Parts: sequence; C-alpha cells; structure tokens
Amino acid sequence: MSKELIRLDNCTMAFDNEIVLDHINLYINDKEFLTLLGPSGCGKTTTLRIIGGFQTPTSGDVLFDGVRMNSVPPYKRAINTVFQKYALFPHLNVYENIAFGLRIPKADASGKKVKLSEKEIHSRVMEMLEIVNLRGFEKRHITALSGGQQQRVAIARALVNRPKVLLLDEPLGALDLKLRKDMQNELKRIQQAMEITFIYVTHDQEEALAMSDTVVVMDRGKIQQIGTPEDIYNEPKNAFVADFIGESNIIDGIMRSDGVVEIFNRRFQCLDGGFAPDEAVDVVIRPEDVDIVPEDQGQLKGTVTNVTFKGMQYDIIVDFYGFKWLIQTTDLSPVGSRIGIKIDPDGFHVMKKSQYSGLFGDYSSYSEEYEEISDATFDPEEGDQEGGDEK
Ligand SMILES: Nc1ncnc2c1ncn2[C@@H]1O[C@H](COP(=O)(O)OP(=O)(O)OP(=O)(O)O)[C@@H](O)[C@H]1O
Repeated sequence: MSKELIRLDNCTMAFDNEIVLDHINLYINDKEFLTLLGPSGCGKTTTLRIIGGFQTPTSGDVLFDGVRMNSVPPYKRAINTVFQKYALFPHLNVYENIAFGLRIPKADASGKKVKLSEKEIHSRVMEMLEIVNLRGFEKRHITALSGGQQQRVAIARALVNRPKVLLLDEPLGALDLKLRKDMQNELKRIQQAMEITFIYVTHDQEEALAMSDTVVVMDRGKIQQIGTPEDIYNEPKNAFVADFIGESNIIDGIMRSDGVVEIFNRRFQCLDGGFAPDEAVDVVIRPEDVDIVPEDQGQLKGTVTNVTFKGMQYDIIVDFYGFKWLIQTTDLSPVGSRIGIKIDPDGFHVMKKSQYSGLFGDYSSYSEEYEEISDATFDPEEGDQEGGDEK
C-alpha cells in the first residue's frame, strides 16, 4: 500500500472569488482507504469532485501516477463515484442495474468501440453480486430492496467495470445507525477484497476512524491533520481536531518547561516538550484519561453535577470552579458527591495555540477564583504531586 496513485499539489478552489479550498496538498496511495472528514461546508465534496474530474481547481495540479490530469474529463480517469442518492434504475432489476455500464461499448487501445459478450457480462455481474453479498437477488426489483441492499447494488454497479479508484460521497448517510455500522464493515471488506483505492467523504468521525487507513481532517477549506485513525485520535494537532474527533476537555495552559504543564495555576507532569519557556498552549485531556479518586487524593477536586449512563460507561460532569470536566468511567459517582481528579502524565496532550484556541471556552476568567486555592506544590524533581493541592 505504499505506491502513490493520486496527488493534489497546492490545489485551491474559489467560487465567485470566495476561497473554499486553500492550498490543499495531499497524496493518496494505491489500495488505500482514505477518508476526508470534516464539518459541513469544509470542502470535502469539492476535494472529491476535483479528484473525480467534475471540477477543475482554480490553481494547483491533480496528478494520477505522476501525470497531470487537470483537464482530463471524469470518464477518462479510471474512477467511479457512489453518491448518497445512489440513483439506481427503478425499472430494472438488480442484475440489469449492475450490468448497465458493461453493456455500453468502450473504446479499446486502438480507439475501436468494443462490446463485451453476454458471457463476460454475466461472469462479471455474478462476481460482483458475490462480493457485495447479494447472490440470489439478481431478479429482484430495486424497489423491493432495503436501503442497505440498494446501497450494495450501487457499489456493485460502480465497481463492476473495475475502476482503480472509487469515490464515495457520504454513501451511508441515508441509512439508520445499525445498518450504517453493518455497511461500514462491508465497505472495508469489499475494498480489501477488490484491492482498489477508496476515497470516502463523511462528517461522521466514528465512521472515519472505523474504516480508514488514513484520515484527512478538514476545516474551512484547509487540511488540519492527516494521519492514521490512531494518530488523529491520540495525537490531535490542534484544538479543532481534538474537539472534532471524539470528546475532549480543552483547557488553556502554560508550558513551564519540558514535561511540566500548568493548568488552573497548578503544575502537572506531562510527556510533551519542545515549547518556548512559559508558552501559552492548549491542553487536551480525553475524558477516559481522567481518573476519579477519593477527594483527598485528587490533583484537583470538584463536585459531580451530571451523570449520564451510556451503556458501556457513565459520562460524568464535574464542576471545577466553573470548568466542566467531562469524565468517562465505569464507576458511578452520584450527583452532588465531592470527588478527586487524577490525570497521568500521558493523559495530557499539549499543543500549540492555533486559530481555534479559545473557541471551546476561555477559562482565564476563572483564574481569580482558582488563584485563591492555588498551591502548586508539584516539583518535577520529585515527580507527580498527589493530593493536598487545594487549601
Ligand atoms: N458550485 C459552487 N458554487 C459556489 N459555492 C460552492 C459551490 N460548490 C461548493 N460551494 C461552497 O464551497 C464550500 C465547500 O463546499 P463542499 O460541498 O465542498 O463542502 P462539504 O465539506 O462537502 O460539505 P457537506 O458535508 O455539507 O456536503 C461551501 O461553502 C459551499 O457552499
């Protein structure tokens, strides 16, 4: 999966002088499952349309196998697309829907139009039915299929002429949650079975993390981070990515020195470094990395204000001088109880301030209150401070 197939080189797209894609640099490997993820309007579909040839970038280049493709039309790109509204032919049965594209004569290498034989068409359609798990449904009418089955037919139709790349624009958006999850697994399996490149667009972070080899997080026409699902989740590059991918506690902090970060006027041991002394930073702490301990053992202390049962865990909100900590835990702490909070050094993700800093709450206004209770006794020489930091 290491050979580069597609490259977007400094692609910018403007509509009526409004920039909707801003210097996008991206490469996509052969056989990769790559997902463009971001909120509505961030430019995912425009990026996909540029790759598909439905739109030409205002500036920058689109390269396939190193060849510039800017003005090559979609049908010459060895690419197919599956949209959310999959536009199957309602008057044709499953078999004919999938066979449709194969019946259109194609030009061979010499430019001569060639038709596939019925035998060849049959073998290709049956192979696709096998891959999308719809053997036995050949004669069914489209209207007599469930949403998930219709989506499989759309995928089979897009794959039957063996494109190198399949573009999928929110293809599961119309399905209910259970079916979505089933189809996520199916899509991953189909992509691996067919060994082709999938470029997938979604605004659903769980979906992106579950299926992709590579996730490209976008916002406001810019790429915010590119990485494996694990990278994106565990090492978000800025407060936007941290907030968009999963849930986070995002706190204004100061990096006092390598391995020592200060939040709420207290110093904590962390694993990050490389910042200027006393640099203002964003500190991201995942809800599952916050431990609830007896009040007298907490690095911070607070009152439980809200508990929600989530099936696998409780979501607990703990009020700390106006800051609402989100904590995910399997142990129930009742509303109103006083608890201690403990965070291991690897639970801190320290990142540079960005354009997103402060969007998630400015906690500096609470400083007067917690300054009173500040008693930063942490000494990096001695290690983590345990409890007793609140007067
Ligand atoms: N043909 C067009 N003319 C003018 N503006 C456009 C056009 N196509 C897209 N835009 C604008 O470009 C921006 C990015 O749109 P795009 O469809 O790429 O976003 P998206 O991330 O796919 O959003 P969604 O998840 O809602 O589909 C939006 O502000 C949109 O209004």
